[in-house]
Amino acid sequence: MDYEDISYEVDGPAAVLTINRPDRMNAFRAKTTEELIHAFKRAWADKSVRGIVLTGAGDRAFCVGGDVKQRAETGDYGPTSNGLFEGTYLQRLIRDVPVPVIAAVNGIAIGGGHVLHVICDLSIAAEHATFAQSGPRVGSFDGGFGASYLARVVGEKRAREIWFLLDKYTAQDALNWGLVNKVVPKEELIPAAKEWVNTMADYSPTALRFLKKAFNADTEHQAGIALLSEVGLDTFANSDEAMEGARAFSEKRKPDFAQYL
Ligand SMILES: CC(C)(COP(=O)(O)OP(=O)(O)OC[C@H]1O[C@@H](n2cnc3c(N)ncnc32)[C@H](O)[C@@H]1OP(=O)(O)O)[C@@H](O)C(=O)NCCC(=O)NCCSC(=O)CCC(=O)c1ccccc1C(=O)O
Repeated sequence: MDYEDISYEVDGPAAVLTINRPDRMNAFRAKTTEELIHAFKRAWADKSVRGIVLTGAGDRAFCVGGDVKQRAETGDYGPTSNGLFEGTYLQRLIRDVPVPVIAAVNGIAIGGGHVLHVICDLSIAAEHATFAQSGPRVGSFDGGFGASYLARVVGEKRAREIWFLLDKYTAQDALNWGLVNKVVPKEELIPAAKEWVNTMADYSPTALRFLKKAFNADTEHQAGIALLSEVGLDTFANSDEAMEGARAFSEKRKPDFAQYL
């Protein structure tokens, strides 16, 4: 597969997947998720790959979630080769791929982009990175891993605060809450993530694989909730209420949700 929205490179034991849509702050459309799914499977199949680094192009954004402008224009995230938008499946795959996945958060991680880093096994952030959810502002939500797994990571009160207030948090906040593992200057981000892969490449691959599955097993019921949430979001996404959020973002105005009480 030729990639248009991402890049893929292997450097020693590390596969680096970069979301490459800087003009949209690395927002994902359906094609982006299709390419990420292909790249994660490619890294899975490559026995020389001992860890995967997920990052975004440039230093402004890691990923700003779904492409809201595309949604405002067409009501969906655009075409793919099989016709499906597989956002939930991408989350699933990040958990299933049997090597550790490290999010190298090189700028803002918001919405579905924030959820991507939350799901990764480890997160390392550049000092200027920021973190937020935004769904209720743009007519979206993630009731799956984005809610319950986030709560596992930062605790119930903090997760509810993140989703209900939609504030933006600093890399230092994220470190204090255990939302990221480490904060580094931006020029050290990718080297530091690759260094972690190099470290893990010296360890037993089977032991690491078992450990990843063991950690996942404890929260595996959340995958069922994620599928339930996906159906809910599909139903909600094209409602007037949800489209008001997407259109308001696109038109750079405050959404008017009062009419949907
Ligand atoms: C990211 C911001 C906070 C940045 O703000 P600021 O620095 O002031 O810059 P802006 O001028 O706002 O933005 C610069 C430029 O980028 C464009 N842009 C920003 N975000 C997006 C986006 N998400 N989509 C498309 N384009 C975007 C912006 O319009 C500007 O373009 P110009 O041409 O220069 O005007 C701020 O921009 C912001 O808050 N962005 C929105 C973040 C957001 O709400 N993201 C979407 C959340 S909803 C979501 O992710 C759905 C998840 C999802 O789809 C999913 C996931 C997993 C499973 C299932 C699903 C599902 O089924 O839905």
